[in-house]
Amino acid sequence: MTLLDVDNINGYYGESHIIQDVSMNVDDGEITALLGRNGAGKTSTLRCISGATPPDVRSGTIQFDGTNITNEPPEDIAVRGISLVPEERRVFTDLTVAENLHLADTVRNKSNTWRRKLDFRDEGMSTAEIYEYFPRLDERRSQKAGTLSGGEQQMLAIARALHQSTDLLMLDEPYEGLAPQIIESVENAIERISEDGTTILLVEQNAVAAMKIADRCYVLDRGEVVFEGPAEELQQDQETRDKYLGV
Ligand SMILES: Nc1ncnc2c1ncn2[C@@H]1O[C@H](COP(=O)(O)OP(=O)(O)OP(=O)(O)O)[C@@H](O)[C@H]1O
Repeated sequence: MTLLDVDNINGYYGESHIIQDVSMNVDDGEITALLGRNGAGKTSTLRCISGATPPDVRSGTIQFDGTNITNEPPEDIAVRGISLVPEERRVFTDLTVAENLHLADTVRNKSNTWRRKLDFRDEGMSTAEIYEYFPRLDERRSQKAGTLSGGEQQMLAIARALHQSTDLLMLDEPYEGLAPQIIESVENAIERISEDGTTILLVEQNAVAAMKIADRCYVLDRGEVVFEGPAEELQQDQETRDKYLGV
């Protein structure tokens, strides 16, 4: 079943037409990867979905769980169960792991009040569940986030997103700047989250790593979709990989 249906959207930064007729389906329970070189429009596509402006979606529609969410305010989209972990991770480096999660509590409570009113399911993981899920964060509860490794900071950013009601987790370049063995631990966490039922939209420049765990892939080039298909198909399509991904 399609959870997120992006249909022919056109997104603009002022007069710059950055996202051009992009269509994309994210199926319930799957890991969908959105790939492409630097500047291809991956982050802008995520911003169109999360409602962050700019870019401004001037035509096309974005439906989530059957509801049209195109150009809804970002806080409403978050309440519906779409969480975005941005590229820069945005953990509070001077606060401890526990304090970072505690800050997310306020957003969680607010979001859940709204969700109850709207009769939505899934209220996000409790702090106890998060520590059970990420034992590494449990061990480092009282450590300042700024002293965590890159991989641990990424886990904390993901944990904060899962603390809120999340049916669709969008991850923007979660492997960026991480050493290969750390990428593997983040990869394992993403796979586990997926197996436990959260749908994932993974944006990566590291196409090789992303294809390993993705079910379906989309490749963007200059704001347009140039490939769409199962991850195995992209793995074998050397021409597309050379031309648009450089791998
Ligand atoms: N706020 C903005 N205003 C104007 N143009 C922008 C803005 N943000 C991004 N762009 C432009 O939009 C295009 C797509 O950028 P985007 O960040 O979406 O690409 P990306 O595929 O995510 O690349 P990266 O891996 O560098 O994040 C680029 O040409 C970029 O310069």
